[in-house]
Amino acid sequence: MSSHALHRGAAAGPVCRSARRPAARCSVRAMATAAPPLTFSKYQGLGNDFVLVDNRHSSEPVVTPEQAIKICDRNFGVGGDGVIFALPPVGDTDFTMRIFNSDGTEPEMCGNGIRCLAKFVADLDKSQPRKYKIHTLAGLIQPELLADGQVRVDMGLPILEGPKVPTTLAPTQGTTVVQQDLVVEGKTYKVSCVSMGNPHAVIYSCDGEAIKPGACSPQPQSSHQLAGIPKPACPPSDSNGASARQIDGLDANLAALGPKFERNSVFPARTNTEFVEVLSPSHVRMVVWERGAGRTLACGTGACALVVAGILEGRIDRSQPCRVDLPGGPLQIEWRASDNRIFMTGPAELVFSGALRV
Ligand SMILES: N[C@@H](CCC[C@H](N)C(=O)O)C(=O)O
Repeated sequence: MSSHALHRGAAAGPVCRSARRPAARCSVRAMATAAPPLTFSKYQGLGNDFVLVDNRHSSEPVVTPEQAIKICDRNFGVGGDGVIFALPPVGDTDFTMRIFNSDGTEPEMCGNGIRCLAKFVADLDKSQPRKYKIHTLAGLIQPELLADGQVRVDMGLPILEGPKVPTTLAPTQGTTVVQQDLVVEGKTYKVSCVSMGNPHAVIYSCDGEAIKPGACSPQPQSSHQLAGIPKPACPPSDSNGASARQIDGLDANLAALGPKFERNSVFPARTNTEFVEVLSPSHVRMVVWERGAGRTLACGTGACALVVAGILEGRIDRSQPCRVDLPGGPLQIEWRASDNRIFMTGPAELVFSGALRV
């Protein structure tokens, strides 16, 4: 599906920017000198949605962090979890990826985003399924477009040394933080810390109980607590559009709990946080609170991090790929024993294309 529209309103800003003169009364000459509209395409990977910009003509993003915040606004803008740029290559790569979160901050990497970016560039260049070398702030990442439409990504190596994640939590396995206690709101969470270029805090248990969802129910959420996460009313209200695709009750209360982890002082660069339930040694499900984006329907780097953490915690079997069910759908993750590289396979789809004034 593809449409072309000129978006107006707060995200785009009025065509005439004079504060004294409303856009409707701008002169024709003023409108004629306005910057040309920015063309974009919106893609989504399991409901983690991004505004993609072809920025290959310039090494600096054509959109500022402040503009990205407006573009990502779901009411006044295009709507998205971030704005992603395809920039000129660095070294022996095909191109560079940069991304601004919906709060305007710049993360090092985005797993769902890089699948979307590979599809975006392939669509722009009308190229056949192929493998790309993409330079990111997290190093070289290599997505490959598969014949079935899925994208398989060589995500590189996880970073396990606590200070490099970064976290100030004390290591428990060599230099790695695995199942370390962290008290949040009076509950003790067992936290494992993994970086996929960006930081992740992975939680499989709280107060001695495995993270487990209750069935989504129309009851008020106050009477029911499982592993520290209250059961939701059904559907829970949420400002990020995630309510329709929630997994049972795992993501209830996420909007209150997530920021307590994201901005906890033990994570000096803030953190993404994944709450995970083990269904079998090769099948888990999760909900995520993302740094800089809040509750999202999927997090590719998070899915990789939680599989690494699950293996380190002895919960996931490393000898086979693991299915990770995210609120937006499943990803397949493999942490290859032969060379420690992580591979992520999942979808990426065009939603629509458009143009806006920034
Ligand atoms: N949704 C992404 C992660 C995006 C970056 C994250 N919010 C951060 O700040 O680290 C993914 O799919 O990995």
